[in-house]
Amino acid sequence: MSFVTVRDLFQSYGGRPILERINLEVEEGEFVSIVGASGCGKSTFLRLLLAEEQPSRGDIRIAGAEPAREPGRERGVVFQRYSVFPHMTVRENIVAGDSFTRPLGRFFGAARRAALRRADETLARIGLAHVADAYPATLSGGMQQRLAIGQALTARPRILLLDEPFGALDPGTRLSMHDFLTELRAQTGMTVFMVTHDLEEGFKLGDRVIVFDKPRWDPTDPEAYGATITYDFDARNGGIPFQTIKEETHVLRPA
Ligand SMILES: Nc1ncnc2c1ncn2[C@@H]1O[C@H](COP(=O)(O)OP(=O)(O)OP(=O)(O)O)[C@@H](O)[C@H]1O
Repeated sequence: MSFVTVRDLFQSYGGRPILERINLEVEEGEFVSIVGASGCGKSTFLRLLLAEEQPSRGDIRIAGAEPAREPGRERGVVFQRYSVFPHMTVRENIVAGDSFTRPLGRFFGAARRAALRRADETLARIGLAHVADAYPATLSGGMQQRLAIGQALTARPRILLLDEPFGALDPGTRLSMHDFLTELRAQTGMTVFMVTHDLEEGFKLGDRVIVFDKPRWDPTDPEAYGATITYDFDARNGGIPFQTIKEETHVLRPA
């Protein structure tokens, strides 16, 4: 069985379909880029993987079980504008990421010393050891986003969920973040889901690029149908489609 299995997933809000019949199998360690038009439900799909909300129909299995409601051990998450805690230093932010996984959310005594040691290891890995005692506001956008990723990684999650993580960065910083993420992934063997608006980024970083789109389209009522996965490209070998367009996509959408 695959590591992440999504079967016949539907999600509607107030009777309005957003996602329809999503089926997906992802192996552990795969990097899946998700692209699609604005508003087609990509972030909704990530929230479902996080179990922040429950699907209208269908199910998700991670390592054979339903995703746990609290993130941490299994899934880490980073958004485009992630608010790291401004009143905490870089090191304290990493410790806070670690403490999300604890029932009381705090470390004391020996546990705190161990958490600080783990934080320093993470800071070395993400190249922020030299600013451990600085506050986030004094860091560049790229450094803040590395901190956000470091915070998500402190619990050593098996899955990293990224929602346009580099969208707010300038092109140069974005490229160095690509290298950073590629290295982290090689070190950790994590499974990654990354929503991006940048197709080139999706193909460069992903093993697969999945496209969310509406295969059914009613010009008189554009919101009548939800989106599904219409393409699943193998991005490892230059982007050759390995699952061609799905069942209903013979219904053409007007240009
Ligand atoms: N909790 C909610 N209640 C009602 N509608 C919602 C809710 N969450 C999302 N939506 C709607 O669902 C649709 C899909 O939103 P979502 O944010 O998943 O799209 P997206 O593909 O990530 O968009 P973008 O690329 O612009 O970030 C949008 O029309 C949004 O307004």
